[in-house]
Amino acid sequence: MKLGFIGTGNMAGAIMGGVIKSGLFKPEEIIGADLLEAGREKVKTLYGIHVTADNKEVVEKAETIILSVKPQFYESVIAEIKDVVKPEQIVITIAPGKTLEWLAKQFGKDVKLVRTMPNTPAMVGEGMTAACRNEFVTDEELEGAKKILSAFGKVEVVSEHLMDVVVSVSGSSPAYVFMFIEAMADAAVADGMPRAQAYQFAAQAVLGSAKMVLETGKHPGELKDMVCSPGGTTIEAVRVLEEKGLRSAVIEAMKACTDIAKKM
Ligand SMILES: NC(=O)C1=CN([C@@H]2O[C@H](COP(=O)(O)OP(=O)(O)OC[C@H]3O[C@@H](n4cnc5c(N)ncnc54)[C@H](O)[C@@H]3O)[C@@H](O)[C@H]2O)C=CC1
Ligand SMILES: O=C(O)[C@@H]1CCC=N1
Repeated sequence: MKLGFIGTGNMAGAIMGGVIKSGLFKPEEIIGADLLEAGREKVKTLYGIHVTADNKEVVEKAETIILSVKPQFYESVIAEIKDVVKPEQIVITIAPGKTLEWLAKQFGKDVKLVRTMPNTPAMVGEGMTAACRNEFVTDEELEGAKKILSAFGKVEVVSEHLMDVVVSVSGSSPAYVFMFIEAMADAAVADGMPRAQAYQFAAQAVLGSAKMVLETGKHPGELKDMVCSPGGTTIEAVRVLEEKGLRSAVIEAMKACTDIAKKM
């Protein structure tokens, strides 16, 4: 087995979907363990991977392991697997707040650790993942881990102190973007557009706007100004968004998100 998951929930499913769709791994090269039968059956049906109820079996069989349980279960899962983790294996973590130092302490031995923060757009190959490593991971091994992570989107190696910021700016931010799309669609429905069509229009506008930021290199403010005709419709919407505190709401929400990640 090339890749193993402990925990086969939302984020693991998104990564499985991404690596299989990209062709990096075949379903039969992936194994996943989950406490719940429903969780195992879901990924088996959706992605055709091997599943097991035994976390240790994943460690015994897979080259690279992704710890994809909630942060509060990291301690017990690591206690369960630490004795079977081999020195040459790479353990990828995806939990907020779990530092390389904390992780190393839980394992209590020399383990190759790559700490990452992915996001669910991995499912459609548009993930954004940050990664950092501990001292046992060689440059070549880091490249190997990056190859896996880039199979489902972009990956950047960052200094570990930025990992909490990454949680709010890309790990959690898809949720805020979905809320924004949902709100825009609600407004369009209120003005008479059928709901399914409203989601299409709102989501495509967000996709196109994100692409403009990434591909033109222009400042987002300049791109916003290009939409605002003097005395026109857009500047009226911008005026109301400023009055209602859109920017401040986003900044305060993200500060709360980063702060909670630090405490995890
Ligand atoms: N959902 C997201 O957008 C993102 C999640 N993450 C991180 O990914 C990790 C997983 O999150 P989600 O997939 O959202 O959670 P989830 O709740 O969807 O999946 C976790 C899975 O782990 C299983 N599980 C719990 N205890 C277990 C154990 N002892 N042994 C084996 N399986 C066990 C659960 O049954 C569940 O299926 C978390 O650490 C989270 O912070 C990171 C980035 C984005
Ligand atoms: O909500 C959470 O805690 C996880 C981490 C980033 C996205 N979801």
